[in-house]
Amino acid sequence: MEEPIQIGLLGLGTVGGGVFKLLQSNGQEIALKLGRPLEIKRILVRDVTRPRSVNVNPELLTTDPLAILKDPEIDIVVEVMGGLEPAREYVLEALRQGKSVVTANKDLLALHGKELFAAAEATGRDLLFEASVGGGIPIIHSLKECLAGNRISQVMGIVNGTTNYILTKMSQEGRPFAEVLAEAQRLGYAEPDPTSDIEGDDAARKMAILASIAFGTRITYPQVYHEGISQLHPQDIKYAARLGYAIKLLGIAREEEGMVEVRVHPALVPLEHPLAIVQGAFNAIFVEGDAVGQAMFYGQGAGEMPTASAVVGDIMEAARNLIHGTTGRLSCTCLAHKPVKPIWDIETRYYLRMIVKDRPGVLAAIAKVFGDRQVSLASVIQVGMVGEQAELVFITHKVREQNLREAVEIISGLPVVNQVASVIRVEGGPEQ
Ligand SMILES: NC(=O)C1=CN([C@@H]2O[C@H](COP(=O)(O)OP(=O)(O)OC[C@H]3O[C@@H](n4cnc5c(N)ncnc54)[C@H](OP(=O)(O)O)[C@@H]3O)[C@@H](O)[C@H]2O)C=CC1
Ligand SMILES: N[C@@H](CC=O)C(=O)O
Ligand code: NA
Repeated sequence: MEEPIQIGLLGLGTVGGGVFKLLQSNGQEIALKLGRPLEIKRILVRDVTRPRSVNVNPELLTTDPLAILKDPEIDIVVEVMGGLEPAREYVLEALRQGKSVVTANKDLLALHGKELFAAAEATGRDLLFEASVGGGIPIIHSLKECLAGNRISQVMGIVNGTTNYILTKMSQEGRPFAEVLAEAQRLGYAEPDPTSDIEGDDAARKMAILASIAFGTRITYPQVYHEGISQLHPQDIKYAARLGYAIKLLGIAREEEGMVEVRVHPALVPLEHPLAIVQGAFNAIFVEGDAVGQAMFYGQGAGEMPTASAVVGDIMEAARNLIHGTTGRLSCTCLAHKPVKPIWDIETRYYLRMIVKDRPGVLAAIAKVFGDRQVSLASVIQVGMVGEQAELVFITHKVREQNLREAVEIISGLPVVNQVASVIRVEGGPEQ
Protein backbone atom coordinates (compact mmCIF):
# COMPACT_ATOMS: atom_id res chain seq x y z
CA MET A 1 0.00 0.00 0.00
CA GLU A 2 1.10 3.56 -0.68
CA GLU A 3 2.38 6.15 1.81
CA PRO A 4 -0.19 7.32 4.37
CA ILE A 5 -2.01 10.61 4.01
CA GLN A 6 -1.01 12.66 7.04
CA ILE A 7 -3.54 14.40 9.22
CA GLY A 8 -3.16 17.15 11.81
CA LEU A 9 -5.84 17.20 14.48
CA LEU A 10 -6.67 20.49 16.21
CA GLY A 11 -8.37 19.31 19.43
CA LEU A 12 -8.67 16.01 21.26
CA GLY A 13 -11.85 16.49 23.29
CA THR A 14 -15.18 14.74 22.77
CA VAL A 15 -15.13 14.92 18.96
CA GLY A 16 -11.35 14.77 18.46
CA GLY A 17 -11.19 11.73 20.77
CA GLY A 18 -13.94 10.07 18.72
CA VAL A 19 -12.10 10.78 15.46
CA PHE A 20 -8.90 9.33 16.91
CA LYS A 21 -10.72 6.17 18.06
CA LEU A 22 -12.55 5.68 14.77
CA LEU A 23 -9.41 6.07 12.66
CA GLN A 24 -7.77 3.47 14.89
CA SER A 25 -10.62 0.96 15.07
CA ASN A 26 -11.63 1.15 11.38
CA GLY A 27 -8.25 2.15 9.95
CA GLN A 28 -7.81 -0.99 7.84
CA GLU A 29 -11.23 -0.76 6.18
CA ILE A 30 -10.71 2.96 5.59
CA ALA A 31 -7.31 2.33 3.96
CA LEU A 32 -8.88 -0.35 1.78
CA LYS A 33 -11.64 2.01 0.65
CA LEU A 34 -9.18 4.83 -0.11
CA GLY A 35 -6.29 2.78 -1.43
CA ARG A 36 -4.11 4.69 1.04
CA PRO A 37 -3.96 4.66 4.84
CA LEU A 38 -4.69 7.73 6.96
CA GLU A 39 -2.32 8.64 9.76
CA ILE A 40 -2.67 11.23 12.52
CA LYS A 41 0.72 12.93 12.64
CA ARG A 42 0.21 15.62 15.32
CA ILE A 43 -2.55 16.71 17.69
CA LEU A 44 -2.95 20.22 19.07
CA VAL A 45 -4.28 20.47 22.64
CA ARG A 46 -4.26 23.11 25.36
CA ASP A 47 -2.73 20.88 28.00
CA VAL A 48 -0.54 17.89 27.07
CA THR A 49 -0.59 16.55 30.64
CA ARG A 50 -4.40 16.23 30.86
CA PRO A 51 -5.61 12.62 31.27
CA ARG A 52 -7.29 11.49 28.02
CA SER A 53 -10.05 8.98 27.30
CA VAL A 54 -8.01 7.80 24.30
CA ASN A 55 -4.78 5.91 24.42
CA VAL A 56 -2.57 8.34 22.51
CA ASN A 57 1.21 8.41 22.13
CA PRO A 58 2.18 11.55 24.14
CA GLU A 59 4.71 12.45 21.44
CA LEU A 60 1.84 13.22 19.06
CA LEU A 61 0.53 15.95 21.35
CA THR A 62 1.61 19.55 20.96
CA THR A 63 0.56 22.98 22.18
CA ASP A 64 2.20 24.64 19.17
CA PRO A 65 -0.28 25.16 16.30
CA LEU A 66 2.56 25.82 13.84
CA ALA A 67 3.81 22.27 14.37
CA ILE A 68 0.72 21.28 12.39
CA LEU A 69 -0.07 24.30 10.24
CA LYS A 70 3.47 24.65 8.88
CA ASP A 71 4.26 20.96 8.54
CA PRO A 72 4.50 20.34 4.76
CA GLU A 73 3.84 16.61 5.25
CA ILE A 74 0.38 17.27 6.71
CA ASP A 75 -2.25 17.35 3.94
CA ILE A 76 -5.48 17.51 5.94
CA VAL A 77 -6.14 19.63 9.03
CA VAL A 78 -9.10 18.62 11.16
CA GLU A 79 -10.40 21.45 13.35
CA VAL A 80 -12.32 20.05 16.31
CA MET A 81 -11.27 22.53 18.97
CA GLY A 82 -14.36 24.76 18.73
CA GLY A 83 -14.91 28.48 19.37
CA LEU A 84 -14.24 31.42 17.06
CA GLU A 85 -10.65 32.38 17.84
CA PRO A 86 -8.05 31.02 17.45
CA ALA A 87 -9.94 28.38 15.41
CA ARG A 88 -10.66 30.92 12.64
CA GLU A 89 -7.03 31.95 12.34
CA TYR A 90 -5.82 28.32 12.35
CA VAL A 91 -8.31 27.25 9.65
CA LEU A 92 -7.35 30.24 7.46
CA GLU A 93 -3.66 29.51 7.92
CA ALA A 94 -4.13 25.81 7.11
CA LEU A 95 -5.93 26.77 3.87
CA ARG A 96 -3.26 29.36 3.02
CA GLN A 97 -0.67 26.62 3.48
CA GLY A 98 -2.52 24.55 0.84
CA LYS A 99 -4.04 22.02 3.23
CA SER A 100 -7.61 20.74 3.01
CA VAL A 101 -9.66 21.41 6.13
CA VAL A 102 -12.38 19.42 7.84
CA THR A 103 -14.24 21.15 10.65
CA ALA A 104 -17.16 20.48 13.01
CA ASN A 105 -17.31 24.14 14.01
CA LYS A 106 -20.72 25.67 13.32
CA ASP A 107 -19.87 28.83 15.29
CA LEU A 108 -17.12 29.56 12.82
CA LEU A 109 -19.03 28.72 9.63
CA ALA A 110 -22.21 30.56 10.62
CA LEU A 111 -20.26 33.78 11.17
CA HIS A 112 -17.14 33.62 8.98
CA GLY A 113 -18.23 31.25 6.20
CA LYS A 114 -17.64 33.79 3.44
CA GLU A 115 -14.04 34.48 4.46
CA LEU A 116 -13.26 30.80 4.98
CA PHE A 117 -14.69 29.67 1.65
CA ALA A 118 -12.84 32.48 -0.15
CA ALA A 119 -9.60 31.20 1.40
CA ALA A 120 -10.39 27.61 0.33
CA GLU A 121 -11.20 28.74 -3.20
CA ALA A 122 -7.99 30.79 -3.39
CA THR A 123 -5.87 27.66 -2.95
CA GLY A 124 -8.33 25.21 -4.50
CA ARG A 125 -8.52 23.08 -1.39
CA ASP A 126 -11.50 21.48 0.37
CA LEU A 127 -13.34 22.96 3.32
CA LEU A 128 -15.71 20.25 4.54
CA PHE A 129 -18.09 20.53 7.49
CA GLU A 130 -20.58 17.66 7.60
CA ALA A 131 -20.32 17.34 11.40
CA SER A 132 -21.30 20.97 11.96
CA VAL A 133 -25.04 20.24 11.59
CA GLY A 134 -26.92 17.19 12.82
CA GLY A 135 -23.81 15.39 14.11
CA GLY A 136 -23.67 12.05 12.31
CA ILE A 137 -26.67 12.75 10.04
CA PRO A 138 -25.49 13.29 6.45
CA ILE A 139 -27.44 16.50 5.86
CA ILE A 140 -24.82 18.88 4.43
CA HIS A 141 -23.77 16.54 1.64
CA SER A 142 -27.41 15.65 1.00
CA LEU A 143 -28.36 19.30 0.50
CA LYS A 144 -25.23 20.28 -1.41
CA GLU A 145 -25.09 17.28 -3.71
CA CYS A 146 -27.92 14.74 -3.67
CA LEU A 147 -30.71 17.35 -3.56
CA ALA A 148 -28.89 20.01 -5.59
CA GLY A 149 -31.31 19.67 -8.50
CA ASN A 150 -34.26 20.77 -6.37
CA ARG A 151 -35.68 24.15 -5.48
CA ILE A 152 -35.86 23.73 -1.71
CA SER A 153 -38.84 25.44 -0.10
CA GLN A 154 -38.45 24.34 3.51
CA VAL A 155 -35.96 22.89 5.99
CA MET A 156 -37.40 22.24 9.42
CA GLY A 157 -36.13 20.18 12.28
CA ILE A 158 -34.61 19.44 15.62
CA VAL A 159 -30.93 20.35 15.32
CA ASN A 160 -29.76 20.54 18.93
CA GLY A 161 -29.23 17.28 20.78
CA THR A 162 -28.75 18.79 24.23
CA THR A 163 -32.08 20.61 24.33
CA ASN A 164 -33.95 17.70 22.80
CA TYR A 165 -32.42 15.46 25.48
CA ILE A 166 -33.50 17.91 28.20
CA LEU A 167 -37.05 18.30 26.86
CA THR A 168 -37.41 14.53 26.47
CA LYS A 169 -36.32 13.81 30.05
CA MET A 170 -38.40 16.67 31.48
CA SER A 171 -41.57 15.55 29.72
CA GLN A 172 -41.18 11.77 30.07
CA GLU A 173 -39.58 11.51 33.50
CA GLY A 174 -40.60 14.86 35.04
CA ARG A 175 -36.96 15.49 35.95
CA PRO A 176 -35.68 19.00 36.73
CA PHE A 177 -33.94 21.05 34.04
CA ALA A 178 -30.58 21.48 35.83
CA GLU A 179 -30.20 17.77 36.59
CA VAL A 180 -30.83 16.72 32.98
CA LEU A 181 -28.51 19.42 31.63
CA ALA A 182 -25.67 18.10 33.82
CA GLU A 183 -26.33 14.62 32.40
CA ALA A 184 -26.20 15.95 28.79
CA GLN A 185 -22.88 17.60 29.61
CA ARG A 186 -21.48 14.34 31.03
CA LEU A 187 -22.56 12.52 27.87
CA GLY A 188 -20.60 15.01 25.71
CA TYR A 189 -23.64 16.48 23.94
CA ALA A 190 -23.39 20.04 25.25
CA GLU A 191 -21.11 22.79 23.98
CA PRO A 192 -18.22 23.86 26.27
CA ASP A 193 -20.55 26.73 27.28
CA PRO A 194 -23.97 25.04 27.39
CA THR A 195 -25.73 28.43 27.32
CA SER A 196 -25.40 28.31 23.55
CA ASP A 197 -27.42 25.07 23.52
CA ILE A 198 -30.01 26.22 26.06
CA GLU A 199 -30.60 29.68 24.57
CA GLY A 200 -30.92 28.43 20.99
CA ASP A 201 -27.65 29.94 19.67
CA ASP A 202 -26.23 26.55 18.63
CA ALA A 203 -29.41 25.67 16.73
CA ALA A 204 -29.48 29.16 15.18
CA ARG A 205 -25.93 28.68 13.88
CA LYS A 206 -26.91 25.33 12.39
CA MET A 207 -30.02 26.82 10.77
CA ALA A 208 -27.88 29.62 9.29
CA ILE A 209 -25.71 26.94 7.66
CA LEU A 210 -28.66 24.85 6.45
CA ALA A 211 -30.61 27.85 5.13
CA SER A 212 -27.54 29.16 3.30
CA ILE A 213 -27.08 25.86 1.49
CA ALA A 214 -30.77 25.13 0.93
CA PHE A 215 -31.59 28.55 -0.55
CA GLY A 216 -28.20 29.33 -2.11
CA THR A 217 -27.81 32.62 -0.25
CA ARG A 218 -25.59 33.64 2.65
CA ILE A 219 -27.41 33.61 5.97
CA THR A 220 -25.29 34.39 9.01
CA TYR A 221 -25.97 33.58 12.64
CA PRO A 222 -26.97 37.15 13.66
CA GLN A 223 -29.75 37.03 11.04
CA VAL A 224 -31.42 34.02 12.68
CA TYR A 225 -34.13 34.96 15.17
CA HIS A 226 -33.79 32.59 18.11
CA GLU A 227 -35.23 31.76 21.50
CA GLY A 228 -34.11 28.92 23.74
CA ILE A 229 -35.77 26.67 26.28
CA SER A 230 -34.66 28.38 29.50
CA GLN A 231 -37.95 30.30 29.81
CA LEU A 232 -40.13 27.23 29.25
CA HIS A 233 -42.42 26.38 32.16
CA PRO A 234 -42.83 22.67 33.01
CA GLN A 235 -46.61 23.21 33.18
CA ASP A 236 -46.63 24.18 29.48
CA ILE A 237 -45.01 20.84 28.64
CA LYS A 238 -47.77 19.17 30.69
CA TYR A 239 -50.65 21.17 29.17
CA ALA A 240 -49.26 20.74 25.66
CA ALA A 241 -49.24 16.96 26.14
CA ARG A 242 -52.84 17.11 27.41
CA LEU A 243 -53.82 18.97 24.24
CA GLY A 244 -52.01 16.48 21.98
CA TYR A 245 -48.70 18.27 21.42
CA ALA A 246 -45.01 17.84 22.29
CA ILE A 247 -42.81 20.89 22.87
CA LYS A 248 -39.62 20.83 20.79
CA LEU A 249 -36.89 23.35 20.06
CA LEU A 250 -37.46 23.71 16.32
CA GLY A 251 -35.36 25.25 13.59
CA ILE A 252 -37.43 26.50 10.67
CA ALA A 253 -36.18 27.86 7.36
CA ARG A 254 -38.48 28.66 4.45
CA GLU A 255 -38.19 30.47 1.18
CA GLU A 256 -41.23 32.19 -0.25
CA GLU A 257 -41.28 34.65 -3.12
CA GLY A 258 -37.55 35.26 -2.91
CA MET A 259 -37.60 35.99 0.83
CA VAL A 260 -36.09 33.72 3.46
CA GLU A 261 -37.64 33.04 6.85
CA VAL A 262 -35.27 31.49 9.37
CA ARG A 263 -35.88 31.07 13.07
CA VAL A 264 -35.31 28.85 16.12
CA HIS A 265 -37.68 28.66 19.07
CA PRO A 266 -39.66 26.21 21.18
CA ALA A 267 -42.80 25.07 19.39
CA LEU A 268 -45.81 22.90 20.05
CA VAL A 269 -45.74 20.05 17.54
CA PRO A 270 -48.76 17.73 17.13
CA LEU A 271 -48.03 14.31 18.65
CA GLU A 272 -48.81 12.60 15.34
CA HIS A 273 -46.09 14.65 13.57
CA PRO A 274 -42.83 12.66 13.05
CA LEU A 275 -40.79 15.39 14.79
CA ALA A 276 -42.81 14.96 17.99
CA ILE A 277 -41.40 11.49 18.54
CA VAL A 278 -37.73 12.43 18.13
CA GLN A 279 -36.29 11.59 21.54
CA GLY A 280 -33.10 12.18 23.51
CA ALA A 281 -30.02 13.46 21.64
CA PHE A 282 -31.48 12.41 18.29
CA ASN A 283 -31.94 15.08 15.63
CA ALA A 284 -34.31 15.06 12.67
CA ILE A 285 -34.43 17.36 9.68
CA PHE A 286 -37.28 17.61 7.18
CA VAL A 287 -36.50 18.93 3.75
CA GLU A 288 -39.06 19.82 1.14
CA GLY A 289 -37.96 20.15 -2.49
CA ASP A 290 -39.94 20.60 -5.70
CA ALA A 291 -38.67 17.34 -7.16
CA VAL A 292 -37.97 15.10 -4.17
CA GLY A 293 -41.10 16.10 -2.25
CA GLN A 294 -40.60 15.52 1.46
CA ALA A 295 -37.45 13.85 2.80
CA MET A 296 -36.56 13.30 6.42
CA PHE A 297 -33.07 12.81 7.86
CA TYR A 298 -32.83 11.24 11.29
CA GLY A 299 -29.99 10.17 13.54
CA GLN A 300 -27.76 11.04 16.46
CA GLY A 301 -27.11 14.76 16.41
CA ALA A 302 -24.41 14.96 19.08
CA GLY A 303 -21.87 12.89 20.97
CA GLU A 304 -18.44 11.43 20.45
CA MET A 305 -18.85 8.66 17.88
CA PRO A 306 -21.82 9.93 15.80
CA THR A 307 -19.98 13.23 15.29
CA ALA A 308 -16.72 11.41 14.57
CA SER A 309 -18.58 9.43 11.91
CA ALA A 310 -19.28 12.66 9.99
CA VAL A 311 -15.76 14.05 10.51
CA VAL A 312 -14.10 10.85 9.30
CA GLY A 313 -16.40 10.74 6.26
CA ASP A 314 -15.19 14.25 5.39
CA ILE A 315 -11.55 13.31 6.00
CA MET A 316 -11.98 10.43 3.57
CA GLU A 317 -13.57 12.71 0.97
CA ALA A 318 -10.72 15.21 1.34
CA ALA A 319 -8.22 12.35 1.03
CA ARG A 320 -9.93 10.98 -2.08
CA ASN A 321 -9.89 14.41 -3.68
CA LEU A 322 -6.17 14.73 -2.92
CA ILE A 323 -5.47 11.30 -4.36
CA HIS A 324 -7.39 12.06 -7.57
CA GLY A 325 -6.32 15.71 -7.85
CA THR A 326 -9.95 16.91 -7.54
CA THR A 327 -9.81 19.12 -4.46
CA GLY A 328 -12.00 22.24 -4.32
CA ARG A 329 -14.59 20.85 -6.74
CA LEU A 330 -17.50 21.71 -4.42
CA SER A 331 -17.05 25.00 -2.65
CA CYS A 332 -19.37 27.77 -1.53
CA THR A 333 -22.91 27.58 -2.92
CA CYS A 334 -24.17 30.98 -1.70
CA LEU A 335 -24.58 32.53 -5.12
CA ALA A 336 -27.75 34.63 -4.81
CA HIS A 337 -28.85 37.41 -2.50
CA LYS A 338 -32.17 36.84 -0.74
CA PRO A 339 -33.44 39.09 2.08
CA VAL A 340 -34.42 37.65 5.46
CA LYS A 341 -37.98 38.26 6.65
CA PRO A 342 -38.21 39.99 10.05
CA ILE A 343 -39.78 37.85 12.79
CA TRP A 344 -42.84 40.12 13.14
CA ASP A 345 -43.78 39.33 9.53
CA ILE A 346 -43.93 35.56 9.96
CA GLU A 347 -47.28 33.82 10.13
CA THR A 348 -47.94 30.87 12.39
CA ARG A 349 -50.27 29.58 15.11
CA TYR A 350 -49.78 30.34 18.79
CA TYR A 351 -50.38 28.74 22.20
CA LEU A 352 -50.95 31.26 24.98
CA ARG A 353 -51.37 30.63 28.70
CA MET A 354 -52.91 33.36 30.83
CA ILE A 355 -53.67 33.79 34.51
CA VAL A 356 -56.91 35.77 34.76
CA LYS A 357 -59.52 36.87 37.30
CA ASP A 358 -62.15 34.15 37.69
CA ARG A 359 -65.21 36.20 36.87
CA PRO A 360 -67.77 36.64 34.08
CA GLY A 361 -66.82 38.83 31.11
CA VAL A 362 -63.09 38.06 31.22
CA LEU A 363 -63.15 35.85 28.14
CA ALA A 364 -65.19 38.38 26.21
CA ALA A 365 -62.68 41.15 27.03
CA ILE A 366 -59.75 39.04 25.85
CA ALA A 367 -61.59 37.80 22.75
CA LYS A 368 -62.38 41.40 21.76
CA VAL A 369 -58.69 42.37 21.78
CA PHE A 370 -57.82 39.30 19.73
CA GLY A 371 -60.65 40.07 17.28
CA ASP A 372 -59.55 43.69 16.87
CA ARG A 373 -56.08 42.48 15.85
CA GLN A 374 -57.37 39.78 13.45
CA VAL A 375 -56.23 37.01 15.80
CA SER A 376 -58.70 34.18 15.32
CA LEU A 377 -59.01 31.61 18.13
CA ALA A 378 -59.07 27.89 17.39
CA SER A 379 -59.68 26.84 21.02
CA VAL A 380 -59.87 28.11 24.59
CA ILE A 381 -59.49 25.79 27.57
CA GLN A 382 -59.55 26.45 31.29
CA VAL A 383 -56.69 24.21 32.43
CA GLY A 384 -56.85 24.93 36.15
CA MET A 385 -56.86 27.42 38.99
CA VAL A 386 -53.90 29.34 40.43
CA GLY A 387 -55.18 30.28 43.90
CA GLU A 388 -58.31 32.37 43.25
CA GLN A 389 -57.44 32.94 39.59
CA ALA A 390 -58.22 30.91 36.49
CA GLU A 391 -55.54 29.54 34.20
CA LEU A 392 -56.59 29.68 30.54
CA VAL A 393 -54.95 28.25 27.45
CA PHE A 394 -55.71 29.63 23.98
CA ILE A 395 -54.67 28.20 20.62
CA THR A 396 -54.95 30.58 17.68
CA HIS A 397 -55.32 30.04 13.98
CA LYS A 398 -52.50 31.24 11.75
CA VAL A 399 -51.80 34.94 12.27
CA ARG A 400 -49.06 37.48 11.58
CA GLU A 401 -46.66 37.72 14.54
CA GLN A 402 -46.95 41.52 14.69
CA ASN A 403 -50.72 41.28 15.27
CA LEU A 404 -50.25 38.62 17.94
CA ARG A 405 -47.62 40.70 19.76
CA GLU A 406 -49.85 43.79 19.75
CA ALA A 407 -52.77 41.77 21.09
CA VAL A 408 -50.62 40.27 23.86
CA GLU A 409 -49.41 43.70 24.91
CA ILE A 410 -52.95 45.05 25.22
CA ILE A 411 -54.24 41.91 26.94
CA SER A 412 -51.39 42.04 29.49
CA GLY A 413 -52.65 45.51 30.50
CA LEU A 414 -56.31 44.49 30.97
CA PRO A 415 -57.33 44.82 34.64
CA VAL A 416 -58.91 41.32 34.53
CA VAL A 417 -55.66 39.72 33.36
CA ASN A 418 -53.00 38.99 35.94
CA GLN A 419 -50.39 37.69 33.50
CA VAL A 420 -49.84 36.37 29.99
CA ALA A 421 -47.59 33.61 31.31
CA SER A 422 -46.53 31.89 28.07
CA VAL A 423 -46.61 32.50 24.33
CA ILE A 424 -45.33 29.55 22.27
CA ARG A 425 -45.61 29.10 18.52
CA VAL A 426 -47.41 26.04 17.14
CA GLU A 427 -45.86 24.36 14.09
CA GLY A 428 -46.31 21.27 11.96
CA GLY A 429 -50.11 21.21 11.99
CA PRO A 430 -52.54 21.20 9.07
CA GLU A 431 -52.44 25.02 8.68
CA GLN A 432 -48.65 25.12 8.07
N1 LIG B 1 -19.69 17.45 21.25
C1 LIG B 1 -20.54 17.23 20.23
O1 LIG B 1 -21.46 16.40 20.31
C2 LIG B 1 -20.39 17.99 18.97
C3 LIG B 1 -19.46 19.01 18.84
N2 LIG B 1 -19.34 19.68 17.66
C4 LIG B 1 -18.32 20.72 17.52
O2 LIG B 1 -17.04 20.11 17.56
C5 LIG B 1 -16.08 20.99 18.12
C6 LIG B 1 -15.39 20.32 19.30
O3 LIG B 1 -16.34 20.04 20.29
P1 LIG B 1 -15.97 19.09 21.54
O4 LIG B 1 -15.09 17.99 21.09
O5 LIG B 1 -17.27 18.78 22.16
O6 LIG B 1 -15.14 20.11 22.46
P2 LIG B 1 -14.19 19.74 23.70
O7 LIG B 1 -14.22 20.93 24.59
O8 LIG B 1 -14.54 18.42 24.26
O9 LIG B 1 -12.73 19.61 23.04
C7 LIG B 1 -12.00 20.71 22.58
C8 LIG B 1 -10.57 20.26 22.32
O10 LIG B 1 -9.86 21.31 21.69
C9 LIG B 1 -8.69 21.66 22.44
N3 LIG B 1 -8.58 23.11 22.40
C10 LIG B 1 -9.57 24.01 22.61
N4 LIG B 1 -9.09 25.27 22.48
C11 LIG B 1 -7.79 25.16 22.21
C12 LIG B 1 -6.75 26.08 21.97
N5 LIG B 1 -6.95 27.40 22.00
N6 LIG B 1 -5.50 25.61 21.69
C13 LIG B 1 -5.28 24.29 21.65
N7 LIG B 1 -6.22 23.34 21.85
C14 LIG B 1 -7.46 23.78 22.13
C15 LIG B 1 -8.92 21.15 23.85
O11 LIG B 1 -7.67 20.84 24.44
P3 LIG B 1 -7.54 20.21 25.92
O12 LIG B 1 -8.09 18.81 25.78
O13 LIG B 1 -6.10 20.23 26.26
O14 LIG B 1 -8.41 21.08 26.79
C16 LIG B 1 -9.78 19.90 23.57
O15 LIG B 1 -8.95 18.80 23.31
C17 LIG B 1 -16.86 22.27 18.47
O16 LIG B 1 -16.78 23.17 17.39
C18 LIG B 1 -18.29 21.77 18.61
O17 LIG B 1 -19.25 22.78 18.40
C19 LIG B 1 -20.09 19.38 16.56
C20 LIG B 1 -21.02 18.38 16.63
C21 LIG B 1 -21.26 17.63 17.85
N1 LIG C 1 -24.11 20.84 21.49
C1 LIG C 1 -24.57 20.31 20.25
C2 LIG C 1 -23.58 19.32 19.76
C3 LIG C 1 -23.71 19.07 18.33
O1 LIG C 1 -23.66 19.94 17.47
C4 LIG C 1 -25.93 19.63 20.44
O2 LIG C 1 -26.34 19.44 21.59
O3 LIG C 1 -26.58 19.35 19.44
NA1 NA D 1 -24.10 16.09 9.77
